[in-house]
Amino acid sequence: MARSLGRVFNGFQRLGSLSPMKAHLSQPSATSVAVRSTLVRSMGLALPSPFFSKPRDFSLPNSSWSSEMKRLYEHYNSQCEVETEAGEKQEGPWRRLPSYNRLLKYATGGVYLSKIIQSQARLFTRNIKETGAAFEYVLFVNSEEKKCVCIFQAGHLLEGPPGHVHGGAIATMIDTVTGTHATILSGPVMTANLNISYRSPIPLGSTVLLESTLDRKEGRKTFITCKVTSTDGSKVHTETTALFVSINIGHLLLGG
Ligand SMILES: CCCCCCCCCC(=O)SCCNC(=O)CCNC(=O)[C@H](O)C(C)(C)COP(=O)(O)OP(=O)(O)OC[C@H]1O[C@@H](n2cnc3c(N)ncnc32)[C@H](O)[C@@H]1OP(=O)(O)O
Repeated sequence: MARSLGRVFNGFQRLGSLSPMKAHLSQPSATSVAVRSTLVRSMGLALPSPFFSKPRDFSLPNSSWSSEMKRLYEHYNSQCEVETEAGEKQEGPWRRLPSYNRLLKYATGGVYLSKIIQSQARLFTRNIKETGAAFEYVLFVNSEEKKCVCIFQAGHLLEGPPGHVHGGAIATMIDTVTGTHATILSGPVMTANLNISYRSPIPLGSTVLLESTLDRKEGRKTFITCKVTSTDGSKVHTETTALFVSINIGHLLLGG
């Protein structure tokens, strides 16, 4: 078991030059900042080498995207890089998060998993090959405002009530967006609580916006709110409060 653990730790070390044994993230420290930025990178900002040679970035536009999805993508993407008065390009307020269907060569989730399961593990929201069939989404983060926005187009495989999106699929997207946001803000976390009020159904095939906002941080706890609305903001689909608890990386690796 020690050898397996070592292999997984090595995987983490290959993600960046951090010492995993120091990776307890309850207290902010230089190491926690290093781990956080490594996680943020591994969540998509720059997927490092132990992965595929050319991993697909699922957050880029594809032919299944509606005109509304593309319009909103352009709206936020155009604010990722702005031009100064002198005509120079510089980082804008928003940053697009690339998105891949796996994080690590050896997926975490416990050294007890078989190698086959580890190698075949895929991110829940990115495991359907047919574009447009399920979760089409892209996330943008605004570090200054501590906000995340997700443009989400719900495909036909996500049906719950006839013609509308399944509540579990909506919860999945909320968990994904707030979980990604909490990780960016606080490093490795687990969802401890999601409290979702479903206000109005989401038509299948429609594009909606998820807006995730930091409420507050208290010790190991990161509280986030998230609203799902129509793209013009006129209709509220869900309102959520979420609690994420910072964890020791060993908690995930050992399945504890
Ligand atoms: C690139 C792709 C990115 C995709 C992002 C996807 C994100 C998806 C995220 C997930 O879905 S994670 C999977 C679902 N979540 C879980 O499986 C978590 C299962 N639960 C646990 O592992 C533990 O219960 C947990 C880590 C959440 C907390 O256990 P700990 O032993 O580390 O903490 P502890 O129980 O000591 O609680 C710490 C604090 O949090 C509070 N707390 C814990 N759980 C709570 C809860 N459920 N509700 C309210 N408060 C809670 C607790 O009261 C305490 O508050 P105080 O410090 O003020 O005393």
